[in-house]
Amino acid sequence: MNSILDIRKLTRQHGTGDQAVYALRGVDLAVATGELVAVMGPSGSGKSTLLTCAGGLDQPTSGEILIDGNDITTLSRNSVAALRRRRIGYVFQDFNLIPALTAAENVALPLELDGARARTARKYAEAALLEVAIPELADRFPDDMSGGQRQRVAIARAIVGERRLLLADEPTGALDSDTGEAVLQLLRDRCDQHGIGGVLVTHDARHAAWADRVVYLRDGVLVGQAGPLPEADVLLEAR
Ligand SMILES: Nc1ncnc2c1ncn2[C@@H]1O[C@H](COP(=O)(O)OP(=O)(O)OP(=O)(O)O)[C@@H](O)[C@H]1O
Repeated sequence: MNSILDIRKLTRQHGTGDQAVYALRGVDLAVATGELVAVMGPSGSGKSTLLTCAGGLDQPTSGEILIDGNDITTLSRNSVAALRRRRIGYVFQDFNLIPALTAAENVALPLELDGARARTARKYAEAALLEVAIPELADRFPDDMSGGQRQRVAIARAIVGERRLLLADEPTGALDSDTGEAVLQLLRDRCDQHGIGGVLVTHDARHAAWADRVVYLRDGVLVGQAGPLPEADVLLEAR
């Protein structure tokens, strides 16, 4: 299997001794290119920790995290930051857009932080906004957009350039159900058509049904996994 993400025996402990809390305990998870994996589990089971570790935003206590074959737990902070800017896109429930920047400026930001020229970054940003079907909003500010439009901008920022891994933490949590489904369709299309690997954290089984595979976390342990949920067939017929 050609894995974009390969997590091995991942443990994340907070505190020590009597105070120790294990957010993750020995989790293994591989995500192939073109695959979308949903992560489900009760509140506090470690879903967000799994995503932040996979994206290099949090450091595990032990274990390996290979992104495109590079173990980020052994890389310097600068190297992890560079890999994150170039290869990993994050989508959050609350969009995390910068209000003072237009849609195109928000999307171009990771490329500019990575040293791209403003004009080149703008060109890529416009292409990404076209891919999420809102090219006409390039010069609009987040406060003048609907929630669904903001999430599309956030997805454009997550896919701009040459990103290979898309990490989405409850990306539909702030959206109504139709808008949420449209956002999931976008994530699905990215994986299908562009060979990106995706991890989707969700509480909602209907949303998990967009994934190729669902894994379940409980108390920091991966307790099971399933193929596409039965609802997927219903959704496919409805699409
Ligand atoms: N900085 C921290 N210090 C101590 N404990 C933490 C810290 N961050 C997370 N935890 C604990 O780790 C466990 C996993 O948290 P995490 O946020 O990953 O769960 P989650 O499944 O994403 O929850 P939710 O669905 O509520 O977002 C929880 O018990 C949480 O309290």
